[in-house]
Amino acid sequence: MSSLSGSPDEQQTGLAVKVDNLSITYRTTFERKPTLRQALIRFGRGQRSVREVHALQDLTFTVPVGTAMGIVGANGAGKSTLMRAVAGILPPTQGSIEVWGKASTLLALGVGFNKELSGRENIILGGLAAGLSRKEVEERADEVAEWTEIGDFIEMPMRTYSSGMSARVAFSVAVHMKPDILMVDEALSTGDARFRAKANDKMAELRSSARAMFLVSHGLNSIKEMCTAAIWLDKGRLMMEGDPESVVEEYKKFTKVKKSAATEDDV
Ligand SMILES: Nc1ncnc2c1ncn2[C@@H]1O[C@H](COP(=O)(O)OP(=O)(O)OP(=O)(O)O)[C@@H](O)[C@H]1O
Repeated sequence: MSSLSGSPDEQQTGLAVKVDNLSITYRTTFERKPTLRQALIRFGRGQRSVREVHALQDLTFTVPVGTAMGIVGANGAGKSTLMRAVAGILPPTQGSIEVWGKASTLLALGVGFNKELSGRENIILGGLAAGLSRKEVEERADEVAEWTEIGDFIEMPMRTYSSGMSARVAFSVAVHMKPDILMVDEALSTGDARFRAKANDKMAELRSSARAMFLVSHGLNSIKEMCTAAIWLDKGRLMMEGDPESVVEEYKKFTKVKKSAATEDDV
């Protein structure tokens, strides 16, 4: 386990995460469709092109222990990329990111599951991937399975699940694996109202035991209700960092969203 709980470093800094001049660039190579003239010249072969996307540009901020950090921003702003970087899935192109503890992740809900395996088998794999021992995973598997409330489906291959069912399994795995840094991506929008309330309660409980929490949501109300701090990203840049109320207000002004509750929960 990569947990550095109680390490002198963490005690000195009081930080859960430190992001320093972080930039992440995706490089995608693709085949450009040739024009007839180019096809003749190149014997029908296309031309390899590279596209670079500067998903995060020069971000610097810190997350003290005990913070519930909301991340707001339009589609493509870089929110998921930042979450992946905190989770250690994406290395920085430039700069650095330090994480004190083990980050759970609910990124791209359901991705990472083997759809041919049952929910229960995926729970076991998910636990092992989160760094728990086989014994710990087996001890917790029943509780994790039960928490999903999907009944007998838990023994069925996950390809037979609805997206809501997969999301429940993903959420349950993430919150039961004792993460130091809880990462929640859009999880609030999964499931029906009752399950959402249950998920909110679980997150509130974890918020007090985990070292820090990140919440990416287009639901600005949940950012205001659940977070103690927020950052706003736009086109990979940090536009603002501060208390959730002010960040959400500025973001709303920027996007010129009307203050109706209906739109407020879907930005
Ligand atoms: N695997 C990838 N390869 C290439 N480009 C990518 C990849 N993933 C994301 N991008 C690009 O990086 C930018 C940031 O994407 P990201 O998914 O982090 O945004 P986001 O804020 O999470 O968006 P959304 O709210 O739509 O989920 C976008 O321009 C996107 O097209």
